Amino acid sequence: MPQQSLCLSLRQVRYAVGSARSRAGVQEILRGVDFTARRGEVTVLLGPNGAGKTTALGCAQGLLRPSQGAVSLLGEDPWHGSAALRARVGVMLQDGGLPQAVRPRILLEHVARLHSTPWPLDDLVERLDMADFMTTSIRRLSGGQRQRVALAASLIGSPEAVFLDEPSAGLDPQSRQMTFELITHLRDRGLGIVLTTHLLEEAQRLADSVHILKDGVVVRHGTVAELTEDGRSRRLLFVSPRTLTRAELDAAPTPVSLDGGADNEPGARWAVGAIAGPEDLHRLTAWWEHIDLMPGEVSFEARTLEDVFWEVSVS
Ligand SMILES: Nc1ncnc2c1ncn2[C@@H]1O[C@H](COP(=O)(O)OP(=O)(O)OP(=O)(O)O)[C@@H](O)[C@H]1O
Repeated sequence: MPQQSLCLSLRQVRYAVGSARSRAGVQEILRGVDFTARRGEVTVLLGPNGAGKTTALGCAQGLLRPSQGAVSLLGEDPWHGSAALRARVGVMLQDGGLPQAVRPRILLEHVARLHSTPWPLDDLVERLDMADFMTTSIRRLSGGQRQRVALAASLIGSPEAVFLDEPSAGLDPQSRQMTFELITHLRDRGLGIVLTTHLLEEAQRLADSVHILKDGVVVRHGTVAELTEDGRSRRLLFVSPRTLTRAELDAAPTPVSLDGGADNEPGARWAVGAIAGPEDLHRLTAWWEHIDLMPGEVSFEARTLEDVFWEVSVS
């Protein structure tokens, strides 16, 4: 991938708080984070609570100064970022960052005037279905409506890169779908989108690239396909046309159990714990031959990003 398509890179970024003289000492929150995001892609940052996501994004946006390492946002060091850089970057503030007494139309028109080529407000209002509450003060809006105002405010300046923190948190399914469509549209327009979410299904659906942060370091990264099909062992499911005896099950090369609480009866679905490679498959088919069983359906259980996330979280 050519270097110019990168819109953000963090190289071995460390961030520490506290001091050696204090009782708590120095606490390293980021311990050498490597992270990249590209234009025209959605890059998702995942991690359990306290992993360091907000801190990493603070360094990426130039709000926090790393104690070590290098950050480049649209080709500049954001800590020393120029006003021109700030105009090219959109940041979605959480609810608390919005002025409560102002009406969305006034706020968005004001922010639009600060930019040379703002996104046409009417288009944004339509895409986010905001027409009904543009003249209601922000304090009176529902959580989901405020969320959409925050998203619109991050985009009204037509940024080249945008940071979206939990963009669909608290949205109903219809508004969430609208947000998905808008993010897809932003990607098609060539924006670099960095998104944090706790909704793994959302991450799986939107992400071109995923970074999983844990204890201040990126422990996994790649596309969803790379992360979910990384050659690790997978569960295999098969349907047995007859009941299986205890002796047959004991002869299995690897533990076999009924899937999802089914009963041991003809047509039941069985799960085989871990198939790591062709040798395991070979042993399984040899067992089927040995007990004279021709299974019905045979399938691998698709691994999801959620499976990967849990593996990382408990490891
Ligand atoms: N200024 C600070 N002083 C002391 N500890 C801090 C400071 N900033 C962050 N931390 C700690 O660093 C860790 C990482 O915090 P951070 O907010 O970056 O995590 P996060 O991944 O965004 O978590 P969450 O998903 O809960 O929002 C947490 O344990 C937090 O308490």
